[in-house]
Amino acid sequence: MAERGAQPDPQLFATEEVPKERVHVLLPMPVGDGYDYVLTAGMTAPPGSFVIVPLGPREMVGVVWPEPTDPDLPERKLKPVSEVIDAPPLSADVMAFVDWVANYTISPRGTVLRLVMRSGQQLSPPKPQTGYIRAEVPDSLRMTSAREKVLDMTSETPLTAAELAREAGVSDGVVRGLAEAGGLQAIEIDPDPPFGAPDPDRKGRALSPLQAEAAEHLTAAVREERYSAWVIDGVTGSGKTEVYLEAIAETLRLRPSTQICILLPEIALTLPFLKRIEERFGAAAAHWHSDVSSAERRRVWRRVAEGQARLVVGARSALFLPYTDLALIVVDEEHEAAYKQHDGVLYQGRDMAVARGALGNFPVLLVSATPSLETLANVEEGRYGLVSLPSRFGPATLPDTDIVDMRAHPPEKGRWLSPKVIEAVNETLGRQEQVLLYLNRRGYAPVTLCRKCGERMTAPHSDTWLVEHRYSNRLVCHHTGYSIPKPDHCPHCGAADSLTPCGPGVERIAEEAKETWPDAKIEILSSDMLMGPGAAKSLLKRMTEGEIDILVATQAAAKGHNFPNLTLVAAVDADLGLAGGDLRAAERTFQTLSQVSGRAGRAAKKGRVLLQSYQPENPVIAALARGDRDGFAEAELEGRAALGFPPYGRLAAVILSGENEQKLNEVARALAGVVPHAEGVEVWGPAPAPLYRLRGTYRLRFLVKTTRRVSIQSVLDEWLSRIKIPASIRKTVDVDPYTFT
Ligand SMILES: Nc1ncnc2c1ncn2[C@@H]1O[C@H](COP(=O)(O)OP(=O)(O)OP(=O)(O)O)[C@@H](O)[C@H]1O
Ligand SMILES: [Zn+2]
Repeated sequence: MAERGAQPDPQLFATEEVPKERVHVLLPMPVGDGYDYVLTAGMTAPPGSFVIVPLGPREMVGVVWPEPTDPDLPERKLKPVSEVIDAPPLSADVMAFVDWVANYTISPRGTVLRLVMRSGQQLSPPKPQTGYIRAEVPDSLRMTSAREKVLDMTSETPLTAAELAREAGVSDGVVRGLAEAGGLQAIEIDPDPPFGAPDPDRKGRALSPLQAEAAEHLTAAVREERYSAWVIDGVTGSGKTEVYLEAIAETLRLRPSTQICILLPEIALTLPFLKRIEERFGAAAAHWHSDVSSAERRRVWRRVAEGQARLVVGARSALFLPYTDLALIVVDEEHEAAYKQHDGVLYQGRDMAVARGALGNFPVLLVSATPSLETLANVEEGRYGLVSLPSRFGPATLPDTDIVDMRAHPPEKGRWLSPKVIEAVNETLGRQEQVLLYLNRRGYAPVTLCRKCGERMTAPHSDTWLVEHRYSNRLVCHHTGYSIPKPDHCPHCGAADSLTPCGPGVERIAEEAKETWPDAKIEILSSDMLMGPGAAKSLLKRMTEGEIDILVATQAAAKGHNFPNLTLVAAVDADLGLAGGDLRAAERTFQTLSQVSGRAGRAAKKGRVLLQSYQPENPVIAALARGDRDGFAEAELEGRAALGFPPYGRLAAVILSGENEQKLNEVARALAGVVPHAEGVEVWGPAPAPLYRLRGTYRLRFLVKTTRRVSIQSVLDEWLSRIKIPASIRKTVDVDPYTFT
């Protein structure tokens, strides 16, 4: 410090002696854990600010993270922040969430931050656009037929030159020329128009007493303004959605700044849901998932970051939007495996939603007719509250379910529908009602064999089967996406016309149905039949309006749809999901078949469900026939508890993969040599993953199981750090795995 009497120049004093403010900046990349930088004079960058910083030869956008900088680093070693971006900073909640997810999933924080930041392009200010409306046309204006066409297309909503030109079928030049001549008035268009303000006090539907009671529990939870988790457990068609719309309304009433995130497991469900939101609140919700255009995603991101968009409907990735005042999350169809992310950061959206609520201190609602066993266990242990809707709304009742014992009533040779089902379909069609034939298998046949040499068709360098699709006349691999036109000679032995489809897919069932009911209108609904959301929408509309007699469908039809005239659902192969060593096989089969069954008889007419099964005594099939969900769940939970499986234990998978099989085996053996031996920890493997060979890569798997008292993350961290894994071997850690392929 300078001595007093010397009267130093205060300016000099300030710049020379006061150390520059340091910030820790997290970067959206998988390596490193962020770096310290200094702010230059005049810069302010509170935690959460987006900044541009130098990184080696490049510049990168990162976020000022709320954590201490390293005091031992000398200032001269620190690079200055290049720029503070003019965008709202991330909230403390969002940053805490990034840290939490990274920790839980054992992912680098930078990779999780990337889920929040996306490409970062949305951070630069939008390019203003010019739109045109019709002007007071001056007398001097020279009219041409092209100009006239443009004027015909104008309205009160400004359109860009390109849009006007397209609509009028003329060149952009005509539009510009007309504008210059004074025939059009230019207006600046907001490229990211704000979302309408939702009105919670618009009248919703009148709730039944049961629904009103359920809604009251939830609105009370919302008014507490603190974390709680609730399960809305209601049979299909009970009005769970109506009930949670009330909780959303109450959240909107809390403050003008509150935001609500509603997660749906499937893109196909979002469109009808958006319509329902708009009807209820008089404003469209922001819509977020991978199929939304990049311009729209940019708009949603920015409007959410400003706190302007209050209602967001989307896929699991909507959890990572930069909310400013998130106050409620709804996870609809919470039991859906689709909430699990399968690449990059391997997170379970439902579980992360609950964590987000706890970090942000607001309620989370989990909604399902068949809650996951994890969720049921959480209710039983008092961590989640429960709201039940045990009966359907209005006159509708739950359908009767019967098993068709395929051993007693087999189909004709080369066919798949039992005479029992054919009879029921005849009756239903006779009453002018609709039928759903459910089979969760896309394509024509799941396996294609050569009759001559017995060769099973697989994708190249993979253990995956090729599935015949007649609709496109191709053989397709559903795992790798590989596809070829169906060959007319066996690629293995060269025999002509020897390739034979084995087993049924929806296309084959539709073929059988067309032969059996030649006069019926029959269509297929399966994710690969739909050319896009438009085609899906039109098919669902035709089904809703009763224009289709028999819908042959995969899981795509199982969820959320209301087909009022559908009274018969027949599962072609109810046993399908039961085989295989998957932990959740029974649970998932029960859930999907309940969901599909739930499509029958949703309006005034009584529904009926038939389950074709070769193992009617199987507990899953038997429980479905009894309509005994709770009995099933109890038995299944007991089984899981006895084995220490989730939800009563923790599970993680470690998958090693590489092209060099020998090297892979060496690494796996080395890891196996240092497995942790601690109480409450078990490690199985290495074992070949069920799909051992995929696209020329070999895959070995370890499974780690711990008790709930053990932090599985610490166990994995410690174990995996004991061996240096060479770059040629890829290591994937999946905490709470859902697929065991
Ligand atoms: N209070 C109500 N007034 C009028 N219609 C209602 C009411 N409650 C539910 N419905 C109607 O009943 C049907 C089922 O309701 P909703 O979709 O909310 O049920 P859900 O429990 O979410 O169904 P699912 O789980 O099968 O998708 C819908 O068509 C809905 O409009
Ligand atoms: Zn052959």
